[in-house]
Amino acid sequence: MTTNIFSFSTRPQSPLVQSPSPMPYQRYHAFEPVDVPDRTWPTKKITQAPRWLSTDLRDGNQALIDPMTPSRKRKMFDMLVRMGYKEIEVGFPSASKTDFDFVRSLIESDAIPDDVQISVLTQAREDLIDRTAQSLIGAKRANIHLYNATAELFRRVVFKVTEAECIELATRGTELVMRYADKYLSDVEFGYQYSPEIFTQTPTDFAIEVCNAVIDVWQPGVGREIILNLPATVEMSTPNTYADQIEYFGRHINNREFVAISLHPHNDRGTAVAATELALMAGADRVEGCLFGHGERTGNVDLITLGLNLFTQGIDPQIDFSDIDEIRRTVEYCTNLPVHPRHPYAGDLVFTAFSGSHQDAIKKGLEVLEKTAASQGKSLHEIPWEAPYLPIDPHDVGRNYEAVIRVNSQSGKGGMAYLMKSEHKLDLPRRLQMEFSRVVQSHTDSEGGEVSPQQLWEIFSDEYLTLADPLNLVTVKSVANGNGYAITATVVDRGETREISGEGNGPVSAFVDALSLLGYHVRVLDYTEHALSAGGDAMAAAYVETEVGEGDNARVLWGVGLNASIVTASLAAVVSAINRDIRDRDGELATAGV
Ligand SMILES: CC(=O)SCCNC(=O)CCNC(=O)[C@H](O)C(C)(C)COP(=O)(O)OP(=O)(O)OC[C@H]1O[C@@H](n2cnc3c(N)ncnc32)[C@H](O)[C@@H]1OP(=O)(O)O
Ligand SMILES: CC(C)C(=O)C(=O)O
Repeated sequence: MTTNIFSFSTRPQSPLVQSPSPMPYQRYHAFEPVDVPDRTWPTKKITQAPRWLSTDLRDGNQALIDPMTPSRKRKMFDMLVRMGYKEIEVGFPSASKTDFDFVRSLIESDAIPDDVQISVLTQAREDLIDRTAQSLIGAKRANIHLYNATAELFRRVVFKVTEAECIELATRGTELVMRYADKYLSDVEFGYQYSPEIFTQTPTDFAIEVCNAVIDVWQPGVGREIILNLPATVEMSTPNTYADQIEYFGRHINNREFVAISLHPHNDRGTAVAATELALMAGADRVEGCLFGHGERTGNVDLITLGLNLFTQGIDPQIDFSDIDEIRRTVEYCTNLPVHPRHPYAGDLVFTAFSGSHQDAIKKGLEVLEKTAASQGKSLHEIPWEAPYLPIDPHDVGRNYEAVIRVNSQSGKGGMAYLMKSEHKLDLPRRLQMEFSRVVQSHTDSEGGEVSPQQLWEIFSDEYLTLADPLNLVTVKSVANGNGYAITATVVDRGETREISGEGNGPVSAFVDALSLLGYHVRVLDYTEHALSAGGDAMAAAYVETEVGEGDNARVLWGVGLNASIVTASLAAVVSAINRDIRDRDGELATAGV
């Protein structure tokens, strides 16, 4: 007996046995793919951008709850042009006066740049084709896009036509397009596109037969291409089957050199982007889709994701996505539909890490990039991008690092330290990060939700900077004294103003010496300082790790001081540690009811 190493039966048995589903899956049957045993696409690579067509104003618009008003359509059109789309389907002019008038307004107001070709869709019906051609009078370049359904289900149920009658509908429609283009559009650089609708559900050999018949009518040649658009009108199978269909189609279609094979994937299974990418590997030349995947039902393939996927591979998408927020705002305005916060590359949350280990890795990654850039005398945005958890530099799509790290109960010291540094210029030493992170954690555990940079500052400040009881540093005078320092400080201790003096090998140890006169026993374990900003009025930050108390009673904790004088900042840090210690001890006593 031979064993198939890929069969499920060879999988290790889990002790957890899944139960049969109550879902009526027997009502469905598997998609029947075309057989392409010698397929070549799996080893191909995408090395350049395809031709793009945006159908936001047609397939996107026809699926909206509130179709776009003329002014919103115009706003969308202008943005598509600015982004660099050269082929734009602008509507279905025979469907309504609104659509017809919109096409006319684009042409009459000279809104279409010379290097942009507009396209309009029509059914294969003479009255509709006539009106469609009329809508394009005066355009510099334009394309009529004709479709009819070729799938067996549609022939049987919707059109009630045989295969021969279906082919006749397509060829007759093509003849009519040519006739009305001759009649109205002799001055237009005219192009033709044909779609065997529901291509994926049509036996591929029959789709090829219909398209070859259409080719025979159109007679493509040099300077007279035909676009054959192969829609996954409803996505019904895994992406590899679409790729197989496209490779097979490309091998068998006549006049391949004058045919632009175009993809028009929908996203019913959620795999339109993958299907498009595999179908490009299989030889397609052109892709139709919508920004953010708008369009019928689950949408057309998303042009933003496709374009930026190329970008991440070092391939020029030939579309400008450098202000993704502006693109998103415009699309949201025009479609009246929100973009999901996790939408690839553009959602509000896609460059944000809440979880501790992600934040830690991002923080380290950005620090390395900054150092590398500085060593080359460049900015971070000029060197090759490589950062944990961030597939692209948010800056490249016009986003900043502000929202890269956000703090909540899932966060760790790395994220919190990143925000303290990037937002508040405090570069906390590692063990202080660990201590402060526990303070923040207890806040998020009790309050829940996110901690904004402002709230983080308030928590930090309440914890380390504003405690003034029982000890408050009022003034300090330090003088170098031989090999060491002598210090005189005025403090308020438990409400009483006291003048204290001490000596040591530095101002901090001299102050610690002075404090012992008041009964505060402090040992400094670690000390760091840094300036917060450059210039004469620079503030300094000082961090001390201290052991406060004596013997078994001693505790290790940090104190922080901020002051224009580095000496005052460092002494304030010692006071901060003492006050925190006493606050905690008093709190423990109170909890114990003492
Ligand atoms: C997959 C896609 O997205 S295809 C594009 C779909 N977009 C749209 O439909 C939006 C614009 N459409 C419309 O406004 C309308 O459908 C119109 C104005 C074009 C036509 O409206 P109506 O004349 O009322 O016809 P209706 O839309 O109901 O079409 C059904 C008829 O057209 C036929 N038909 C449908 N598609 C086609 C086609 N591509 N070619 C020829 N005939 C077609 C149907 O078989 C049916 O014929 P029947 O009436 O003899 O049964
Ligand atoms: C008209 C065709 C291309 C279409 O929109 C589809 O099949 O989804």
